[in-house]
Amino acid sequence: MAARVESSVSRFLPDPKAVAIVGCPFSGGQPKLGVDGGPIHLVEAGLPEQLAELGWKVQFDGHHQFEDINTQDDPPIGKLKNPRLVSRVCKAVADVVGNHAKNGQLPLTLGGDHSLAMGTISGTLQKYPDACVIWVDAHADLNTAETTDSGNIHGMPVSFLLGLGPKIEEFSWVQPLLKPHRLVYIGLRDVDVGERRLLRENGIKAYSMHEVDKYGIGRVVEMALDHVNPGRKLPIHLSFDVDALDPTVAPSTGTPVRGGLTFREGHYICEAVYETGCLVALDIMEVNPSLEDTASVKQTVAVGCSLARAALGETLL
Ligand SMILES: NC(=[NH2+])NCCC[C@H](N)C(=O)O
Ligand SMILES: [Mn+2]
Ligand SMILES: [Mn+2]
Repeated sequence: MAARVESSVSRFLPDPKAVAIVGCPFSGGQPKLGVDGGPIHLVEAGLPEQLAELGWKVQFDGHHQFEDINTQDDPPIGKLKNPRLVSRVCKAVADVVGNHAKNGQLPLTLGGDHSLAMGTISGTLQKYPDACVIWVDAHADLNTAETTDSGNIHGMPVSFLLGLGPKIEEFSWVQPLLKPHRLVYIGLRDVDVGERRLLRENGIKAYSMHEVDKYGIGRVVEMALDHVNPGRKLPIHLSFDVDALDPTVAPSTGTPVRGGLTFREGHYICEAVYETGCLVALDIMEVNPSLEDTASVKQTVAVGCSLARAALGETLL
């Protein structure tokens, strides 16, 4: 049985609980324009105020512009597209997230494409080397420089964090501190052949939509937590790609895949992670307000905000 913790108490964050919103208007890890508008929309929809309403002390100092990162000339390295830009932006994000974590704040990173998680998780591991990662996504984002078909780095951040695949000098700052048994996936349904092999070879636990159907989301989350965080003693980094949700729930995203999580299943994951008292960092990624019609954008942005609220303690009663 899982250890029960008083729900409003965090095992790792000082009281009063503080969240630092890290807005990352960045799209260089994939080809579609507009995903850089995600954080701006989430903030304009009132996310900072909503979190304050939940009792968090909220710091938001404006979106990161990555001004000093200037990569005029950024030809592919092997298949990897925009490698210098992605690497330098993620390095900057790692330092910002790491500093907030060291300050005792919970960094909430708003993407932006999911390559950013190479930075956010590196930042979390600076402060909490034994943190575990719950990666909620339709995709495994586990490709290496060898296995990637698209060359889009948003399909690769996890391999860098685990230290899989060939070493690339430009990314040498990423320390492969994540251990395969500290990572678990929920929601997978579009996994490339090379990624399937990497999952198997490295013994990485993954709950696809098949397992969500078979066991129900309640059991899946419990099994996922038991795997990465037995006894609920370790810090948790939750990285949530909104394309984990069904496209009817979150339509405005760059790589939608049918057959995804329902609204409630997605929120349940966030609520259950919050209840452990172990959450130390959260990513809400891949909201793209340039895709689909106005109503879809509004819906996707609203869902992004409500996932963040659920992970930070909003309850139904
Ligand atoms: N973060 C995402 N939405 N990733 C989609 C990745 C799709 C595909 N597996 C690729 O490597 O290109
Ligand atoms: Mn995805
Ligand atoms: Mn992703």
